[in-house]
Amino acid sequence: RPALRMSIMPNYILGLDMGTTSVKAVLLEIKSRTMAASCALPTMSDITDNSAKEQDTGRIVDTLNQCIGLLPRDKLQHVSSIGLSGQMHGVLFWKAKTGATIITSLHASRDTSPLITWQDGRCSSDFLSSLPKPDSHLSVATGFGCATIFWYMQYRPEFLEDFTVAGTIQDYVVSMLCGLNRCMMTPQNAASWGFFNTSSNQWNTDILKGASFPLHLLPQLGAALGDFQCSVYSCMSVRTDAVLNISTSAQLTFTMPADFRPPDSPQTASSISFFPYFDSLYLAVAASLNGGNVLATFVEMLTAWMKDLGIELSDACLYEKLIGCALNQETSDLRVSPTILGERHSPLCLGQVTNISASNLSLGNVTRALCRGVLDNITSMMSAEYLQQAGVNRIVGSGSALTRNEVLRQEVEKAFPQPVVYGQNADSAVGVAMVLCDQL
Ligand SMILES: Nc1ncnc2c1ncn2[C@@H]1O[C@H](COP(=O)(O)OP(=O)(O)O)[C@@H](O)[C@H]1O
Ligand SMILES: O=C(CO)[C@@H](O)[C@H](O)[C@H](O)[C@H](O)COP(=O)(O)O
Repeated sequence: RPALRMSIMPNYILGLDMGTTSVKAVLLEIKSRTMAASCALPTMSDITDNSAKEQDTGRIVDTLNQCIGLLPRDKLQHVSSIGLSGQMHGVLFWKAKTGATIITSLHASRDTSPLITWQDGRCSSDFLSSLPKPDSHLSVATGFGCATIFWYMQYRPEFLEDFTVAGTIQDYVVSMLCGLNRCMMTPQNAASWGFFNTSSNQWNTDILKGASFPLHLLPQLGAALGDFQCSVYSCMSVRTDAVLNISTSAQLTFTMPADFRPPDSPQTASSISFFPYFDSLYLAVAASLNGGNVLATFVEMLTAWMKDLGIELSDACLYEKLIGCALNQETSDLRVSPTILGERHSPLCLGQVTNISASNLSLGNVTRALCRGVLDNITSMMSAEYLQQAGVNRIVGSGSALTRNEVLRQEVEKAFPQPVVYGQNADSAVGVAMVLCDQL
């Protein structure tokens, strides 16, 4: 009775999220819309740690393979669709294959560039202001795909000659899975590259052509979603919720009313931007470049100092100790402004530590002040009063930097007068699977 067996077999959606620090894979059971299995693995793919932020594409893809391989095989055999989301803004390049040589397995080919991530800091303010003005409400910042392509055109044109296709890392995975010889991209990711108009859903081809931009590298519109929109989808249940997601980066966001349309031109100095969501809705977002990565940098710094001192401790152990020390230090008068990557609206305003005294230098003090600094920074970009005026009456916390760090959660609860709840299993991999599930 194979047919009957098939009909009572539960079907799953495989949700995949290509994050900046880790790759996540979840199996969502369609009928109950609940998570049946999940796996997250760090990609450990960072190649450079200067202003060029690049990641090894092969390592990312290998980690994705491992992650899927750790999900239960019997359930994987009953996957009916796959949803993809991932880190936005970034870009990688590859050579299109044709006919029988199309790559259909999950292995990055040698004709693929590293991923240049959203953390890339090579486009200076002077360089960005030399670019044509986009026909979009979103301004172009360093780390945005089109800005990166312009940078290569100017400083390393020979690099681009090797490639015929470009996309985000999640678009690359879609191309591999579907054996495409072009790149398909959704408006969510296209908006994050710059030079894309979200009202007409079209690239600014005339403007880009006028600046001799390699138009053949612009993806067609289609497939993978943004991790930001998907993480919101996984945990925003009512329109009066705001979502605070802290993973490598951090975003504080809420849904704009249905009739909201973004302004015609970019508001470069504003810390709030409007990103396309679903069903023609927009999300107002304070997208901070300084989230969990600030803590990760602190851990890296301590590891390097300890190595110089002849001591070794694993990252996991360091996080545990730092969080433990800061839990015993409820407040600190040390002030840390943690904007080590600057912010898009204020790229030159880097981090600062102030009010240092002889009595506030313990690890507990510094970690507490760092966590508070992350919250102070994001609420300086979108304040609790602003949220209140927009009708927000609850904050939903998501993202693994928050889930794994009680000190950060305590600081979230202090930063907002609104009640804070935490999304269960809330992340982009779950969100993208839910988006597909709700379309069935
Ligand atoms: N052992 C740990 N304990 C607490 N927090 C951690 C630990 N390891 C990593 N983190 C935090 O999680 C962040 C990465 O979260 P993750 O969800 O993997 O990012 P992404 O979705 O961007 O790939 C790091 O920047 C760091 O702040
Ligand atoms: O910058 C924005 C939106 O402008 C971010 O919200 C967006 O999620 C980007 O993809 C991230 O910066 C990368 O996400 P993550 O890896 O930190 O989860």
